[in-house]
Amino acid sequence: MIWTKGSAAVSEPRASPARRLLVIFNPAAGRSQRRRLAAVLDELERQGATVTLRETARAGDAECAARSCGPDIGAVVVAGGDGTINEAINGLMARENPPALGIIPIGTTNVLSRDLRIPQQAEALAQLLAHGAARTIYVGRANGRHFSLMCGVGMDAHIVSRTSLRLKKRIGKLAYVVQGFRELVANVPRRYRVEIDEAEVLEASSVIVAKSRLYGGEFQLAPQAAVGRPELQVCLFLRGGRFSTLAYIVGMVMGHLNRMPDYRTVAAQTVRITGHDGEPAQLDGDPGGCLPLEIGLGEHPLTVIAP
Ligand SMILES: Nc1ncnc2c1ncn2[C@@H]1O[C@H](COP(=O)(O)OP(=O)(O)OP(=O)(O)O)[C@@H](O)[C@H]1O
Repeated sequence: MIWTKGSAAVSEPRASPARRLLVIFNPAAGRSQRRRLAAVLDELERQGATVTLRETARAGDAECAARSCGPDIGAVVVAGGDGTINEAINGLMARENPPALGIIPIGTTNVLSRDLRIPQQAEALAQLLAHGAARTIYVGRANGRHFSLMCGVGMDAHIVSRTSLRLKKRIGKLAYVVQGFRELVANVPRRYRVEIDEAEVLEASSVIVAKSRLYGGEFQLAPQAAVGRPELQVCLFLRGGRFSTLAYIVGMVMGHLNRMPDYRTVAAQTVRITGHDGEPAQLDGDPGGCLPLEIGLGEHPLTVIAP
C-alpha cells in the first residue's frame, strides 16, 4: 500500500500493465443493458485499461471486428450474449495468433459466461478483464462454423430457429418456453442418423453435441462436457413423440436426465449427423447450419479471460 500526503490510501501499481481491449457491443443483446456496460467501462478506465468501443449495427459485425482487429489488441471483449460471442469466436478462429476473448455478459442467457464463472459485478469484472488470468478452451466446429456451447438438431434447433429476437427482448428466456410449448403441440416426428468417430452408428429423435457443461442457462446435459477439454459430448435423445419429449424436459429440469433409459451421452472427436437435407441446426443457441452436419473440434484452442 502507498500513502499520499493526505493519508488517503491508493493501490500499489500493478506488476503487469492493463490490457488493451477492443470491446464489441451488441445493442440488440439482452434487455436495456447500456447502463451495465457503462458501469464496466468506467471501472475499466479506473483499472488503467485502454478501451476501443465498437457497436455492432447488424449480425456479422462482431465476427468481422474480431477477425480484423490490429495486433496491438490484447483481448477482444464481447459485450453481448452467446450469439455475439459465437460471432467473435468465429472471427478469432480465422486468425493465426488470435488475441484472447473476454466477456461482458449482457445477453439474455449468457451460458458461456456462467460456465466460465465470469463475475457479474462491474468492479470484479473490470479487474479480471484488465489484469486477470486467462485459460485455454477448445471449441467445436460444425460445417466450418465454430461453437463453444453446443450444436443441436431436432427439437431444440426448431425452437431456436423459430424464436424471434423481438420476443426474446420482450420476455427474455421465457420466449424459448413459449416456442417449446408450440413445438410440443405440433409434435412433428423426426429421426437422425448419428455416426460417432466413424465407428458407432445410432439413431435419435434429437441430438445435441455439447462442448459446455451447461445448457440453456443452468441445466446439464452431459456432466463430462467441459470447454477446457478437447472432446465433444454427443447427447442422444433416443425416443421421439410428445410424451418422451416432455419426460426429457422434466428430466433435464429435475437433474436426472442422465439416469433415463432412452438417453445416452457418448464422448467423441467427430460426429456426422444426417436426416432430411436442409433441416435447420442451432449453434450456441442461434440458428446455424443445416443437415447434413460434419462436426469436429476447432483447428486450434482459444485463450479466454476467465478466473
Ligand atoms: N446491431 C445488431 N442488431 C441486430 N442484431 C444483431 C446486432 N448485432 C448482433 N446481432 C445479432 O443478435 C443476435 C443475438 O445476440 P446475442 O445472442 O448476443 O444476445 P441474446 O440473444 O440476448 O443473448 P443469449 O444468446 O445469451 O441468449 C446474434 O445472433 C447477433 O448476430
